[in-house]
Amino acid sequence: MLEVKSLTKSFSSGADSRRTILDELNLKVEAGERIAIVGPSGSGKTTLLNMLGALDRPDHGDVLLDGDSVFSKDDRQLAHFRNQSIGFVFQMHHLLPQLNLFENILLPVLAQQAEVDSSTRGRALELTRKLGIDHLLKQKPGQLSGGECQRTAVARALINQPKIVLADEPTGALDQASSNQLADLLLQLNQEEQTCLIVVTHSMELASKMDKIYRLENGKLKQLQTLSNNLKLS
Ligand SMILES: Nc1ncnc2c1ncn2[C@@H]1O[C@H](COP(=O)(O)OP(=O)(O)OP(=O)(O)O)[C@@H](O)[C@H]1O
Repeated sequence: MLEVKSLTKSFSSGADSRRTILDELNLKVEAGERIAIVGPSGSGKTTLLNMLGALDRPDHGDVLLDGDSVFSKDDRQLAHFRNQSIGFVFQMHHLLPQLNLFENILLPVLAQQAEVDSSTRGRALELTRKLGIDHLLKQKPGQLSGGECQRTAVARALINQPKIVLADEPTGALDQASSNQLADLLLQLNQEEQTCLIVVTHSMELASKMDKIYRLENGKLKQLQTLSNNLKLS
């Protein structure tokens, strides 16, 4: 389980003033649970995702993963934790153009070890089958569609069997059909792998596919209730 406790982050906003973006924010996400975070532009969604992904440290507060404190780790331990426990899917896939699809998927493994063992190769292949990209293994990103690149990015995010998958506008650059397909695949794999799936999005259509929707405003999260597709503040 992921637990966020009193997470606070501020940024400098002038000579001696600071703006608090996340203000004593709390959140719990169970294994296998899917949540969406929505909110106005500039409300701090990316800032929050950066903390959850251990890409940045808070002013105070902590994130616990299965009871283990993330921010008491030093920078080297944090980098290892990020590689092993977190999968990232961004709006733009950030695949390396000189590597083929299969090599891109294996990159997080190669960041930790020189060789890829056969069981990891097998897992990579299985992920490509589930994502419907197993016929494209030798293609480079420039030869793939936007949807195929995003599905490759999902496989790369999952290769190390992370406990948390963080997706920042994962369907933002896709057309409606590819968006729906990617959202369904993310949800299906989240159930199979029992990850905590956290999706930041402006799309209420994508958000409403998740178990819970939170709105980030004034530094805190408020859960929205879904009532047969009508949303109201709880
Ligand atoms: N490194 C930084 N230094 C100073 N201010 C920052 C920094 N990073 C973010 N901010 C500010 O924090 C606020 C929240 O930014 P953030 O990118 O988290 O918002 P967001 O909700 O993700 O926005 P959007 O929906 O437009 O992507 C913004 O006002 C932004 O300018």
